[in-house]
Amino acid sequence: MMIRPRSLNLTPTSSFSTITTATLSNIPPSSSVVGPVSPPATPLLPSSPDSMASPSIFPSPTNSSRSMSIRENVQVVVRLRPPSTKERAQSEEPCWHIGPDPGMIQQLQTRKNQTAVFQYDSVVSGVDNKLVYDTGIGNLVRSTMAGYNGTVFAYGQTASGKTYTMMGTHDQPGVIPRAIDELFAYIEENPGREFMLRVSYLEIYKEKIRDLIGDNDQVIPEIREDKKRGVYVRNLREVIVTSAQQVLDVIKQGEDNRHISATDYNTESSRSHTILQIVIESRSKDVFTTDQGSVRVSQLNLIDLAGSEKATSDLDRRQEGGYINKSLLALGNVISQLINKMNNEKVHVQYRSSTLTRVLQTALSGNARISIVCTINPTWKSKDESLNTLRFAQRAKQIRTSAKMTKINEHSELQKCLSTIAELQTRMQEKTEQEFETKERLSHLLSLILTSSKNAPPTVAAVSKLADRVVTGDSILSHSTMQEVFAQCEQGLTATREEMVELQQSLETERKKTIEQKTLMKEQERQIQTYTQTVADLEFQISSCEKEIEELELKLSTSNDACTDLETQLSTSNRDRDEYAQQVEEYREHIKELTSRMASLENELVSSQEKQDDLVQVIVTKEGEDNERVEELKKLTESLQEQVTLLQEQLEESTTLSESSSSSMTSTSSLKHRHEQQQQQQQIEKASRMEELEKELATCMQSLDDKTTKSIVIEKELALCMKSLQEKTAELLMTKKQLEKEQYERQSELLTMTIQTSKLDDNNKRNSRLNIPVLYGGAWTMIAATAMYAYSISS
Ligand SMILES: Nc1ncnc2c1ncn2[C@@H]1O[C@H](COP(=O)(O)OP(=O)(O)OP(=O)(O)O)[C@@H](O)[C@H]1O
Repeated sequence: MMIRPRSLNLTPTSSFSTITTATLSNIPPSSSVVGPVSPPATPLLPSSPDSMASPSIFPSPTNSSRSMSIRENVQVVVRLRPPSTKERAQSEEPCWHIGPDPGMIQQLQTRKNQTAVFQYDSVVSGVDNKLVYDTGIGNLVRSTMAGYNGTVFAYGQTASGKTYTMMGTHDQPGVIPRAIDELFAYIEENPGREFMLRVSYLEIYKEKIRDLIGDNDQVIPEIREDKKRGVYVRNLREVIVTSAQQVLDVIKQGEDNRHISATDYNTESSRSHTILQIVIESRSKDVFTTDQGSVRVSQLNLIDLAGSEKATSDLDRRQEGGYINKSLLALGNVISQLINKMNNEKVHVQYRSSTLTRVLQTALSGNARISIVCTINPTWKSKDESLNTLRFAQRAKQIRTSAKMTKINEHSELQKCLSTIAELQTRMQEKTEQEFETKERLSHLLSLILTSSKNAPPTVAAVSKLADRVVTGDSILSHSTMQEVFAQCEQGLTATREEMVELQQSLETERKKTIEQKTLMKEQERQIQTYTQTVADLEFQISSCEKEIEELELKLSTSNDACTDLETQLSTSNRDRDEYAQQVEEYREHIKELTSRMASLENELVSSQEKQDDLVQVIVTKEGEDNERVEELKKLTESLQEQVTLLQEQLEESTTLSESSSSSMTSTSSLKHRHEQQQQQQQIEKASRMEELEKELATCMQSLDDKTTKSIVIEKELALCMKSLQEKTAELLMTKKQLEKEQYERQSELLTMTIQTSKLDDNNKRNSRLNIPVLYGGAWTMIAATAMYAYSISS
């Protein structure tokens, strides 16, 4: 579901305040409030929105101590942006509904059925910028022309339409271009006053002020405070403007210098707060008015704040976002503190908590009319940020201001300019008079020349002589004489007529010339004005240039000294570098030598380890063989023992047999004797067999003993061999470590020397343009090698 653009019937009259000398108690009570939220409304008085256009509505300038003031609450217009193409494509849900009452906006119902309702001077949606301007801003702009300070700013989440509202587009000019047109229209409508407009343009980026139309490298803008002007920014370039186009040119110049970047939320996001300041001075042209020549001074601030935002993915943008959020938070706090102060609480308003609040201090302190356009995004996604903006608007709405007309009698820029113009005009007048006199004399001379060249016209003397003759009658006035006189008179008259025609012609020519000259003079006056401005600009530039030159000269002399020092250093370092290079070469040779020695030692170590492995193999084999033999002998011994046991058993058996047979022997002695003989024979055989077996056993035992002794000897030998091998290995390892340590030390020395050489070369480079990246490369290679080597040692 999309937000349906509401057909607004916003009659500006409902929200305009009036000029009054009344005290706060005269302000009508707040209008009725719908819903749970209840901001105090601006006094709703039946004044026409265009009433400000007429200068008569403003208090007439007076020097009385009871100065006229405009007392009112801050004007708040909430603007709901239409959904963007992306939001439409993603079918994002609308979150806000405008109405049902004028100036009301409410959150669409949630599942929990809870909804927030807010009430302001007006709530608008759609693309129409004129509607926003007419609703809450035009009136304020006109009042600045009448001498009251005014501040307009756009506040809201990123991508909610602040810049769109303030600057607008080609088809929908925003607040700023509309305000500029209004200022110059006001001048046209008030021919009885003289105006002078000065424009400056600044931005606050990462808490620092930058002049968007000045040279920030030359002059640093800074915040100052004085009793008369309050808090203001010093060292800003101010341009005197005489047409709306000139202001637009200044803005164009500033926009090119402004910080704008693409963020996750807006492809052209303002990364700074920008303030367009227009100082307006005006004076009545009629010196006999009660103004008595005093000048009204006011200031109009048109501010496009940067938008509050959640953290973005880009690190730089995140950092900027941090500054932006911090300053907006400070603005919110200042507004809360101002409300508390108005409610007679003892609070300190922390204007100094951010550059933004400090710059806006004078405007926020009360002596300025304030209009705020709070912009919000239409979707649920931005609900929390929109709620924050609406709460800010709600608090801001509670601030009461009391803008006073400021009049000064001296030191105004307008007066300075006017006196310069008057001086120039006097000089021009003098010059014109001189030129006129010269022209008169010339024309007289010319007429004399023309008259003398005529064909014998009667001269004045001749005519008077003739007249004398007629009058005195010293001769007879005959008919012929009379005719002659008439003829002469006729002739004289004709000549005079001709002369008059000529004079008229030359007069006409002169008149034309005078008109042309007047036009020329006007043009010159205009040019003089332009030249004066240019001269002032140039003088400013010259003084800046002179300063620059002085600084450069100072820098030059310093750098000359530094050059001399560096040259000395260069020659020394060149010498040092050669020596170092030689040493480096030597060290490299040494390292090579050490490396080859190490390689041979490592080879030796490897071969001795191989030998050791062989010996261990031999020992293992021998041990296996011995074990096998011992096993065999054991088996043999066991079999022999078995045989011996067998024989002993046989022996015992035969003994038993002999004992049993001895009893039978008594019966048959012969048989006995034979049997005895057989037994003896058997015993002898057995004994010899036993003897043999015992001998064999003894031999076996002997050989076993021999083998055991031999294997013990071999084992001892092996142990000795192993010991000597281990000693040799340990010795080799020690030598290797020693060599490695030595090499490491040499490399460290080499590294230090290389770095020193690089440093020296770095100095040299500035003077002799030596190229040292190769050496740096060498140094870094060495560092890497050393680090790897140290790592290998430690591991
Ligand atoms: N009322 C509107 N009607 C039509 N388009 C709008 C409106 N408001 C904003 N836009 C568009 O929405 C986009 C974002 O607006 P804008 O740049 O003015 O936002 P912003 O609040 O100034 O953002 P930031 O704080 O990041 O600078 C722009 O493309 C602008 O044209």
